[in-house]
Amino acid sequence: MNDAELLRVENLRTHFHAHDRTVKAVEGVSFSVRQGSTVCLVGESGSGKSATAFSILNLIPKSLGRIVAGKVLYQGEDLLQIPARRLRGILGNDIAMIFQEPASALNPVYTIGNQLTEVLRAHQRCTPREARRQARELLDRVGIADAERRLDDYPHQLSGGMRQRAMIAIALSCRPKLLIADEPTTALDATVQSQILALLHELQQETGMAMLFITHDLSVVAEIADRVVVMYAGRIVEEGNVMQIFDTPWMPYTRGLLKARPQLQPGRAFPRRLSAIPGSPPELAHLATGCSFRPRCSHAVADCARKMPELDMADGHSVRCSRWREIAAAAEPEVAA
Ligand SMILES: Nc1ncnc2c1ncn2[C@@H]1O[C@H](COP(=O)(O)OP(=O)(O)OP(=O)(O)O)[C@@H](O)[C@H]1O
Repeated sequence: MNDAELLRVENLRTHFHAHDRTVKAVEGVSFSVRQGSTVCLVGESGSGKSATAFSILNLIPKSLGRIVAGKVLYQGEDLLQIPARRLRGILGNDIAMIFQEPASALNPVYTIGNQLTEVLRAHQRCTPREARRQARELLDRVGIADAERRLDDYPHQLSGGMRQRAMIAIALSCRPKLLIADEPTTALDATVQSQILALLHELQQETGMAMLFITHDLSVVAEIADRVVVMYAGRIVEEGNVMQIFDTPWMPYTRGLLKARPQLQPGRAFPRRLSAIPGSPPELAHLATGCSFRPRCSHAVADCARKMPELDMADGHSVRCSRWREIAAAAEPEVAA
């Protein structure tokens, strides 16, 4: 592993079992996250983003599915192979996760203060008084007004946006080196969403934390990403730095996602939705041979049905499309706009 690399995922494969079918939710996913950087995992619903995140943390319930192959190297240690106790230690100290729905992460029977101080005390062995002071400071930090009083509130007494902030405070209380955030702002209104993104960015600048940020919202990606990993039907179909992905996307799927993004236009009250990608993502239990995006791709030719293209790489930008060179050569300028 290279020095600045904090996490490296290698050839990860995760399958779910449902009604006698095998759903290949993650198929040969590899990428890395460097210290202090933000990697965004994007793709339509069902592309395997959450399954990738849960697999990284080795949190796929055995009753639902299995990680059938791959490595998740965190500072060189494979999280899929280490003893459960060691994994719990890393997840409690170095890696934190926040989810779309804070209700599932906050315990309804404990106050926000209890939940925060418990983590702080476990990590720092400080006095209850000192833990409460730090907890108040953290709530302040995540923009919860009247933090002293809010410490004694139960999760149900907070608004959705405040619960999300409280969950972020709890996740950050152990000063993680890596934060895995799965659609953490999707359920929030646009103002709260941008406040939370700004807050995460600020904290990242302060602490040098890296982020793996899962979202289907490309405007969020444009705001925060250093690198972007695009998933389709369980596989990475394009990966590059944020400029490569937004300015010169090679994969027709990525180009489709960018074109479908609602964009604000000067003088228009409502964003204009340019064009949706036709069709819908494939059934992962019944994938045909060849490129999975082929049935929805306007560039597809007969050869695309023959076999799944490999990831092809140039200048740190990779793409899974056998026609990418022709497509890039004939690039439509409006995609970059
Ligand atoms: N417990 C499960 N049993 C069977 N299939 C599952 C299970 N969990 C996820 N899947 C399937 O795995 C695939 C990937 O799901 P995943 O939740 O990772 O997608 P996603 O990209 O995170 O989507 P979203 O943006 O909607 O969260 C989907 O086809 C989904 O139906």
